Amino acid sequence: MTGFSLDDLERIVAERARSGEPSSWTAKLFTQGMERAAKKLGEEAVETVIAAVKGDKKDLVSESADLLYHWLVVLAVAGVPLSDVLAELEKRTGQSGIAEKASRG
Ligand SMILES: N=c1c2ncn([C@@H]3O[C@H](COP(=O)(O)OP(=O)(O)OP(=O)(O)O)[C@@H](O)[C@H]3O)c2ncn1[C@@H]1O[C@H](COP(=O)(O)O)[C@@H](O)[C@H]1O
Repeated sequence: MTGFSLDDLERIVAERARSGEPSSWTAKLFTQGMERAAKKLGEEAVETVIAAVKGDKKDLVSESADLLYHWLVVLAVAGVPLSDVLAELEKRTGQSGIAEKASRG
């Protein structure tokens, strides 16, 4: 188990985007805009699918990390906070009754 969370990565992405440092991949993606950031997200999604279908767990972990990072970059470029997505997911657990079932044990 790790204490690192998507909230932490969201914060790092925002800081690096603001830095504008030439060495920062995040800052570079922000400069290039949504089309480029979304294209990278699509590429990482495909690479994740390939790793899953191959049954390669090591690649699946690595590609999933790339995917989540680029997904957070796309959210940040769009100005959508991670908390909005989590709130939507939480709402759905309520809708399907999963949250209630879980609380009943
Ligand atoms: N998690 C990541 C992360 N995952 C992947 N990548 C970068 O995503 C890039 C694209 O991966 P590819 O394999 O497609 O690389 P590529 O073939 O060079 O890319 P292109 O040819 O498509 O341009 C690589 O340069 C990776 O380093 C990431 N870059 C940054 N982070 C996080 O963001 C933080 C800040 O990074 P910088 O913005 O670079 O300082 C880091 O400390 C990490 O926590």
